[in-house]
Amino acid sequence: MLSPAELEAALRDIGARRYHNLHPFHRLLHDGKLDKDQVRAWALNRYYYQAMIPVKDATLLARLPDAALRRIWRQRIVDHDGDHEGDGGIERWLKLAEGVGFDRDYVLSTQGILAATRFSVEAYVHFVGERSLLEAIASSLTEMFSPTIISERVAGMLKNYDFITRETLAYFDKRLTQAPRDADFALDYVVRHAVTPEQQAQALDALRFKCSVLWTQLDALYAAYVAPGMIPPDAWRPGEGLRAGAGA
Ligand SMILES: O=C(O)c1cc(C(=O)O)c2c(n1)C(=O)C(=O)c1cc(C(=O)O)[nH]c1-2
Repeated sequence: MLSPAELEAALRDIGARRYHNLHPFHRLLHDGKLDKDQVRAWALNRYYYQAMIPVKDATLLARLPDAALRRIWRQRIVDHDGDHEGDGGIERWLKLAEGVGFDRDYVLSTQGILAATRFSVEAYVHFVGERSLLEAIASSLTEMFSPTIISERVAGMLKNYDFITRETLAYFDKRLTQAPRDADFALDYVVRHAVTPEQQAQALDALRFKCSVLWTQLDALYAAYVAPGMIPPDAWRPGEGLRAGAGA
């Protein structure tokens, strides 16, 4: 049985070893080593993660037994869906995808995403619906580590790519306050509810699982668009789905 401080340290240790900031694809992305089409592939695939996060959170919300918890969790859905058309995180991600040249309807269709992206994201939604509430909430704890990667990503991409503007990356501005707020709540919940060795092991495993959800998406991007460059049949190919005049 771990003390609350030990449990938190064990969770942070998982992030230190398995969070997707360590993935070679992110290293290339942040260091300016990708070409424009490789950045486009990332933006297109990541859209699916963004679009499904509120589905995941609605799945979780439906399982919360009391109003106080639901009131807190529902904010996540509002953050992504917005309060009205043209607002919210999904819309800001669409702006990012448009900023790198995509046609909005092509992105919305998700037809060009990698099957592995779809499988990873769906695995996350299923996990949250099927596992215990503790595991479902613990699986969101990767957000403890996201402010660091976001700061690094925004600085790196602005510095290294002439086709990236601050406006294109506006999605990340709000995440810098939203993610710590969400992660603080989830961490507090997990530490207070993981009160047996089994529950603590489940919480740690849920975070490992979620790190894999993020990692496998980048594995797939790397294999398709970096090396060996095996783009699966019907997945997005450079030149497809772009706005007229978006250019190479
Ligand atoms: O940019 C990133 O690297 C990153 C990572 C994560 C994460 O760690 O799961 C999220 C986000 N961004 C994000 O924007 C976001 O809305 C989000 C929601 C969640 C979640 O599990 O509920 N993770 C993340």
